[in-house]
Amino acid sequence: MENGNGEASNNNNNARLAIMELANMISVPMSLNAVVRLKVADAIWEGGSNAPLSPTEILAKIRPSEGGGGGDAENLQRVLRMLASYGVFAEHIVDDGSQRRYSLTEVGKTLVTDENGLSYGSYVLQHHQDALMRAWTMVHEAVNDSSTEPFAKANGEPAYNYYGTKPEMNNLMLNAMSGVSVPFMKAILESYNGFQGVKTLVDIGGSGGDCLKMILEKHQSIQQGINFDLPEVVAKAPKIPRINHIGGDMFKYVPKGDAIFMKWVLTTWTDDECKQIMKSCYNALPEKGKLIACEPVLPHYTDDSKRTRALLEGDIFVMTIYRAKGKHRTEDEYRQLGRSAGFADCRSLYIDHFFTILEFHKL
Ligand SMILES: C[S@@+](CC[C@H](N)C(=O)[O-])C[C@H]1O[C@@H](n2cnc3c(N)ncnc32)[C@H](O)[C@@H]1O
Repeated sequence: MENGNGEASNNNNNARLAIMELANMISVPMSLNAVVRLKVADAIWEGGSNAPLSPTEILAKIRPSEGGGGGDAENLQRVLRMLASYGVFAEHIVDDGSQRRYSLTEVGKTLVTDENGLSYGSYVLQHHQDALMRAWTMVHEAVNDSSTEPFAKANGEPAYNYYGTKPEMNNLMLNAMSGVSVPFMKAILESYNGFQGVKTLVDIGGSGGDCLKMILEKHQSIQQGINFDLPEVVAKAPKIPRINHIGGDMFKYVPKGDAIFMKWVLTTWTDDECKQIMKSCYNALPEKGKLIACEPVLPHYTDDSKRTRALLEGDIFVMTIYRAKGKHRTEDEYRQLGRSAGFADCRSLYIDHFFTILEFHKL
């Protein structure tokens, strides 16, 4: 009996601890946002040295105009220490335990700005802008009334319209997409052979054209790339050899090509909107043409793995920001959408842990 009571009390203790962790979880993304704003990862990385630094040394690098001082080192340490427990920084306790120093883990290195000015930092910043934060207090509204997403309820219009009228948000969105998509494309282009034989490739919702540029660099046989996105987005896209940027609305028109690429687009939209987009793609493709979609695909079973959590958390982001009925879908749900748009079959490739490649074939 004593043993039984002890176990029950331990379970209860763990449950109270777990709910405290969950209730305070907002500290994690907001601290991540803080270290990106403060450019801590670049300061530690410093051209690849990644030498463990004390919070005071980090402050001296990120606030040089203060003469190597200024800022609160203790508070920076509190932020770094908490993020070290989430694997963003490695903590080194030195000088007989009296000093803490921090270097970057593999996760932390994703925040380092590369030679093209890209990192995952822009994605972190993009997600925590004021307009998005206003929507996060209204997640329950997506349950009460799913006809309008929390973002539109909080800000008066849908997210893409809102970004379109605010150049800073539009630019940050472009950078955020590049920062996430370039490393993904590098990884998949090493092994994915689905672009072979394609002459004209269209990228729907292609943002600044980074994905298409990388595909065309790898596959010189592709004669022409068409980067299709909203007019205000392609207006900011750089000139890229063999690529035409076309501004438009995919709900009204989709350019023709012998293959269509579409990454991280369907997820944002409702089932009916996805059917409409996929049907337009089907009509824009020739016989034997294919739609190559890269989307986060949910596993059937729920578990506490990093992959499942990243996908389920992204699902709530879509529900809150883009469409209350936009969603991360299972492979089966994508197959059904493809069938309803006329595609004969769907091949799935799990090369990346976050994005799955879904090839929809036209007979
Ligand atoms: C999540 S982003 C993905 C960008 C890019 N494919 C990538 O993976 O890096 C979705 C893209 O869809 C574009 N988009 C949204 N609504 C659109 C529309 N009605 N017509 C064309 N593009 C649209 C956005 O501007 C944005 O670039």
